[in-house]
Amino acid sequence: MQPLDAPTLLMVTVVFNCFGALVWAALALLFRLAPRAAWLVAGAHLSLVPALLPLPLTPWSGWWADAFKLLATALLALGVRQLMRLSQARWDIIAIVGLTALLLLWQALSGEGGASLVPTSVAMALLAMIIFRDVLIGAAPGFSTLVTSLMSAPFAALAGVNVLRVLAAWGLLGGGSTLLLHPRQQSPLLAALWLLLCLCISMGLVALLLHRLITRIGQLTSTDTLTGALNRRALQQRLVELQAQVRRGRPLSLLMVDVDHFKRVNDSLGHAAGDAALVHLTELLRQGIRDVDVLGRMGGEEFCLLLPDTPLAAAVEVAERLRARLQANPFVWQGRSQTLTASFGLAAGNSDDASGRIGLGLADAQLYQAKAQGRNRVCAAQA
Ligand SMILES: Nc1nc2c(ncn2[C@@H]2O[C@H](COP(=O)(O)OP(=O)(O)OP(=O)(O)O)[C@@H](O)[C@H]2O)c(=O)[nH]1
Repeated sequence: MQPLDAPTLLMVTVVFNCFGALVWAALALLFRLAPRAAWLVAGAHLSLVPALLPLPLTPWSGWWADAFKLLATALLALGVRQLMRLSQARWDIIAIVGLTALLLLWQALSGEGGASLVPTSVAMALLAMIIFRDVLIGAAPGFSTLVTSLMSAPFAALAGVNVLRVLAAWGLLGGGSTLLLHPRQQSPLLAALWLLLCLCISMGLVALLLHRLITRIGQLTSTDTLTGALNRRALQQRLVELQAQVRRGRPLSLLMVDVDHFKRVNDSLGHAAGDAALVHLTELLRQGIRDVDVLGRMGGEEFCLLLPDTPLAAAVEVAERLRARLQANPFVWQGRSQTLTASFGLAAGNSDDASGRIGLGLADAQLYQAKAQGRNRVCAAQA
């Protein structure tokens, strides 16, 4: 069988990248799926096309190819960061591309078009390492170590190849350097490696997109849209997990919170004001608890807090603090301030409760008592 030659393999890679660009553009345009990230990735696919086209080999063809490869890697780096919703700024990527572009421009103007290999390879190695790190950080919470490693490996390979190309250009690799410095159009092995790298990177990007979708769906199904707190179902799930800790001897407190006379807020100020009051309450509760505590909205104006590793006495202090905080921070609506108060029902379970059966029913009963005793107070019981 005739082995595939380099130009054929490069054309396959070109077609693959055109297809990739179309698919990501369709995701952005038609399905509005991560549109900003999708446009950047589509741009990366498209920028690679001129870099791979079998241009006639002149001293300038390498310069053009290097410039387009650099652009493609930069767009990919920006796209991955956007896809993973990493909060870092983009100055590192922009600085690398900006400095290298200036250097390439200076080379072009001074007639050294053939000497672009070292600066672009250094820049691409740096960008590939940045993407490698971003994928590791962004994918680690959602994927197993194996999948995260598989997704980030192509970027490590891209960084490695570019480092080797720099070493080869400096003559530090001896005989092995010919393959790395060979024009792609003449080396089937290099062309095949390019195709493989493009395939692996594309599969990794699809996995990242799926990860983002799954995370988003998880968020939508577990949070309350008005306040951003967990919804009832998600809170009950967390409670089941924490109850397992109680059985292992760790204390847990449940705190039910219900706004007093909330109907009056709606009736006097309107439903929109009622909604804003619930957001105000959520913010105050959130600011008054630890990161490990869990806040959920049970429905209407009723909220629940799960306080892990918190015995009864400490939980009473937390509840009293939250109650006083709500009373001291009136809710402001259209220039009018309105004091909100709430009743708190607390149930605590600890290491003595071998059954670990601390549930919402007991906290609810305490909340009922707090309402019955005149509201704006904390009632507590040990499970
Ligand atoms: N604005 C707004 N109101 C809501 C929402 N969910 C429930 N409500 C209203 O909350 C009010 C709850 O009223 P009640 O159950 O009588 O309780 P309350 O007025 O707070 O009285 P107590 O709990 O006995 O102190 C009802 O008027 C509901 O319509 C919401 O998401 N937004």
